[in-house]
Amino acid sequence: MANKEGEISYPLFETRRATSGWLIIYRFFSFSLFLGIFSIFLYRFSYLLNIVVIHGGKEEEEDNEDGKSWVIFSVGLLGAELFFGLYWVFTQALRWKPVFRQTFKHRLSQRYEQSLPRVDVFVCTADPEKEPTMMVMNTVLSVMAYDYPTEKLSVYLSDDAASEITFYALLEASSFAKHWLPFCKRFNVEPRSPLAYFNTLSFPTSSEDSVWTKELAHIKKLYEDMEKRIEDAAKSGQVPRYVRLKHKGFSQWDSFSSRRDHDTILQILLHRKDAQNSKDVEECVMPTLVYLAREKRPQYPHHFKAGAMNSLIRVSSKISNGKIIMNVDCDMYSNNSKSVRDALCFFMDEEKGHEIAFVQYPQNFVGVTKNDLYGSHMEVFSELEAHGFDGCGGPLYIGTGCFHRRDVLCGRKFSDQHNAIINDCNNDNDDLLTMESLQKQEQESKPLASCTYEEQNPLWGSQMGLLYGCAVEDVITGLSMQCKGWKSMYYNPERKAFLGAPLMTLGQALVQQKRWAEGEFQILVSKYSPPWHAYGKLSVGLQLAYCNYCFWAPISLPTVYYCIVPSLCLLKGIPLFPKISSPWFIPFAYVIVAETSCSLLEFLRCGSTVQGWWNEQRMWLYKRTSSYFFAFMESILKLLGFPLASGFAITAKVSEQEASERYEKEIMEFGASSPMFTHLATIAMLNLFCFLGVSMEALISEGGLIRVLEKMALQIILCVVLVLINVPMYEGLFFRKDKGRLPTSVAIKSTVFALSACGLFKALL
Ligand SMILES: O=c1ccn([C@@H]2O[C@H](COP(=O)(O)OP(=O)(O)O[C@H]3O[C@H](CO)[C@@H](O)[C@H](O)[C@H]3O)[C@@H](O)[C@H]2O)c(=O)[nH]1
Ligand SMILES: [Mn+2]
Repeated sequence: MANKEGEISYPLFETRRATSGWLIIYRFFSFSLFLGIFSIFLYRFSYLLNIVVIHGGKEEEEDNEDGKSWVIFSVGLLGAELFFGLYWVFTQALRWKPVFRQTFKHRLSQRYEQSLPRVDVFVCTADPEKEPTMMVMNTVLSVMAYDYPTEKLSVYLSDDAASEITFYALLEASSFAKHWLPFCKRFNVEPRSPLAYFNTLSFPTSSEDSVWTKELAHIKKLYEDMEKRIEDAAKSGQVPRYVRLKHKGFSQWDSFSSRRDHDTILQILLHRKDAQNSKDVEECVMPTLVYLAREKRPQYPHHFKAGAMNSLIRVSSKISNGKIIMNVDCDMYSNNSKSVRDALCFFMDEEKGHEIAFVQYPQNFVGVTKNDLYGSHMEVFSELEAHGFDGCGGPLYIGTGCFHRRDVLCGRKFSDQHNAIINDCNNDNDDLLTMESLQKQEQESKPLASCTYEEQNPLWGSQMGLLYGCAVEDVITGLSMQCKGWKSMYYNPERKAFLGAPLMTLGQALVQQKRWAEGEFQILVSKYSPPWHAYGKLSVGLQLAYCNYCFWAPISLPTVYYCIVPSLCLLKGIPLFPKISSPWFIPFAYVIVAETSCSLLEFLRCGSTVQGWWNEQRMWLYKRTSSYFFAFMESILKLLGFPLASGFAITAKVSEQEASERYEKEIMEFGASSPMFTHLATIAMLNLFCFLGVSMEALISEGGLIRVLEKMALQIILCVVLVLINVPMYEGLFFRKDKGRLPTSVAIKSTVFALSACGLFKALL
């Protein structure tokens, strides 16, 4: 081509499909699995038909030890298997045609460096106990230090706890940033979260780069001093008096009564129009930095994170009005200073940019132990499924590490006109701003974050901004955009864009998953329901892809059934699967072996270990039998009109010393008793009892072992796997002495429940 790189005809990003050879092999495999699953259905149907029609409800003599009552169990299994089969189809949508994106940042610079759009970054925090202030500050500093023209970058911290300490910390961070930003630029630092950066260094003894060594020592000292001041303030619970007097911002806490009852607190901490306080130590302009604690009143719902985001969208529209909005959770620092530019390559692409509403980066984590006890890495999602989602028409919005077009967030519908060009036209009256007008602007923006604002503008939360009333506000918001015709992009660069803190206890992981499952179920029954209402608005692939998540809560039912009924039936010698000698055994064996190896391979390919895979299987089971199950039950009760509170249980990002040590050793952390633990423990105990029961039976009866195995091999394998996977549970119930064990009350309850279930089953049938 005669064109030069800088010219328009070269795209700013490209899309690669998975290599076709692999894809063809996978599709063959997938088809064979489909046949296997289909044969299982055939088996169940023919089997039931046999009993109902031909034998008039009577089972053949040889198996008919316990009468016909167990036909009902087979019907249940058929139901469960049909559901699993359907769900398997959903999972195939995510594997059918994965795509991979690549950006060309140098072309972006060549074409648009002078006219890059303004970008507003939102960081949300909500609870200084669960989200340590220093962690939040590191996130803020990492995004302030993006490799992007600072006069076009604005960072907003939304503090739903309205904590004076957080405000003080931000003030401290804004001063530190004046040293940190030039340091990052000069030495091309990566990552730009100070703490994460210091942690990457193996300590400088060499004198290779003495300037760097000196500067580093200096910046480290500044950081540590800042940290000490912030932590002292946090410990004592108050800001030093002399600091309070120095900055007018603190006066806004005079009328503060509690974190659920206070005025809007808004402070522009850094702004290029502030003559005395806008430059770093090298006289370069700093990014805009704003603190916002929206108004809260007990009588007004605040809509959790969605409410915080919507206030930010409105307030920022007055202050910087960036055309692109990025949002990130306070525990996810930027690990790649180029992410803004990467995202813009999508939005500003001349051909396709105008269709794109948001660019989603994966959620990656740092500090996860080798075998990832709680499955927090979610590698298979980030490395595989999200690419498949993208191939179906665009990934879902997952709430953090996402860039949006402001106007789409504000409800603009898609139209096919070319309006990709979002570069800054500099035609607003920004340059006329003075110090006084800055203060005026602060005052004028405050009402936008008030409780009453949305009363007068009720479109917020339904047609504008993030949607309200759903526990996964992010997913439903992204879905609503896609239903309006917008596309989204998934970008997973080599150098991870964001790194977050993993959850460190089983309890936290289950609570988070329960919130997600509840939210996904709300989507399933909402007006955006992917299987029903999205028909015709989304591609079929995308509908199926969303179903992977929407059906989390309902899929718990067949899973719980599968974990309980076959094992109980062992006690009575009721076979529910074909014998080893039967030809029907083959499809069962094939599906089990093929699915297991496929999932193991996927896992290993995404860089995990075999032990990590095994842990993931445990989490898979625990999530489904507790989080999703409870989410389902509660959602149904709510649908039936029972007044259950719904909320946003914020996950803790810290844990105490001993617990962290156990985390490092990969010992499962249970802790305080909860109904979800009791449920899990009961299922674990029940399987243990059933296994012991059937083993005894096999050992005492004559020729028992062979007979039992021949008749119920698959059922026994299922039970044994359930027992093996629950080993950490038994340890937590009976063998551990540390604080992370399960409480005795859970041990007693689960034993009693499991024993009674086994006893009743044996006695009644
Ligand atoms: O009333 C609230 C509650 C939460 N948050 C913030 O929301 C973020 C996510 O909360 P977290 O407790 O960490 O929940 P996660 O389950 O880890 O969050 C995931 O799932 C949420 C939806 O359930 C999304 O909003 C998040 O972006 C996504 O990372 C954090 O920065 C919080 O500070 C608020 O600002 N206000
Ligand atoms: Mn989180």
